[in-house]
Amino acid sequence: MAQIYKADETFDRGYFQGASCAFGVFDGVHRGHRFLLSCAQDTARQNDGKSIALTFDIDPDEMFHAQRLRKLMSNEERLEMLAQTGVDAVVALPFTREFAASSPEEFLVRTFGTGVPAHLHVGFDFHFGAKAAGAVPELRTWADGHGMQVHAHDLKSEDGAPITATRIRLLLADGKLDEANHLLGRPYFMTGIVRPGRGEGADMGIRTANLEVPDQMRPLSDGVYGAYAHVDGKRYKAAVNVGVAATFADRATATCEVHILDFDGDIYGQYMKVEFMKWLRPMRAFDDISELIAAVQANIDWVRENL
Ligand SMILES: Cc1cc2nc3c(=O)[nH]c(=O)nc-3n(C[C@H](O)[C@H](O)[C@H](O)COP(=O)(O)O)c2cc1C
Ligand SMILES: Nc1ncnc2c1ncn2[C@@H]1O[C@H](COP(=O)(O)OP(=O)(O)OP(=O)(O)O)[C@@H](O)[C@H]1O
Repeated sequence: MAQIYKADETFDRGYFQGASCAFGVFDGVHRGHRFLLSCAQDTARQNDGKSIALTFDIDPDEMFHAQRLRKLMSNEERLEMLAQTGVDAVVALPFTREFAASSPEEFLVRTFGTGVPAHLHVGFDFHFGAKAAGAVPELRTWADGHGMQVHAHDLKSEDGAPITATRIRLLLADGKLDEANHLLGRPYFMTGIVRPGRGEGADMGIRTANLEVPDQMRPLSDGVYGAYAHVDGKRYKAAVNVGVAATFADRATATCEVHILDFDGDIYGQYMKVEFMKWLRPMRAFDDISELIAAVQANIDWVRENL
């Protein structure tokens, strides 16, 4: 795995000198992002230089659009996944209000300091600096004066439209998991620490490992899904309810309830990763608990036979 650097005041910006950088937020590290990162690797190879994923420590939308933001992954997960794409390093710029308020030129000076990359790869729609006033023309003007080559790429597309984090979030919100996974190039996942539930699952004969995933980390629509749960280094089939269980809305708090097939260990307090493979049905309120049990059992049977 590549080294991850936080570009605070102690970071030696000479590290950028002669490197090939791909610049962006990269939420989801989707196929479009991977394409851009592979372009940076290509010019790095030709140049005998380093390839760098250049990003921010947080998603800027956390600062400016926190209410409506639905992230595809946490910042730590994003940096770690970037580090596994094959680049030589990940450099995370601390994103502060003050930094965000920089003019486009100041933004570039503060980003690179004295270490100017040989190649900078961005999508053609890339914007930076205060009020997103900097775009590819401003980038080129600055680059020309500093000996940096800007590569503004057409966005990698699928079915006639660019692959973007926004598009993937909308697909997930619409329950279109297959399409979202296809654009991500991997299964969409949620992670968290397993919390005790209300115990009603055990009473019903269906135990669940519960995660309380905050709204901001839950772009996936409420519903029932076939999934894989990763616990303690092992992968298990799982039937998952996403969203607060409608039948118990007055007292439930879990937002991701995971029935792990053929498993009865105690995993409270443990880290769990849930990879979503198939949308099965909408979640709904049941008047009769035996109907709820039958519906959940049918979902479990489907997972057992089809995943
Ligand atoms: C595969 C699966 C599907 C579920 N579907 C629904 C549903 O449609 N409506 C609902 O209210 N709860 C649904 N649940 C949630 C259960 O009602 C919940 O797991 C149960 O209340 C146990 O909660 P506890 O773990 O907090 O005790 C589902 C759970 C699973 C595992
Ligand atoms: N499909 C794509 N193909 C190539 N480059 C892309 C693609 N999508 C984004 N990029 C570029 O990757 C970098 C990271 O982009 P960014 O994090 O804004 O991704 P995004 O998927 O477009 O997100 P959002 O939908 O939230 O705007 C930027 O330089 C951006 O222009």
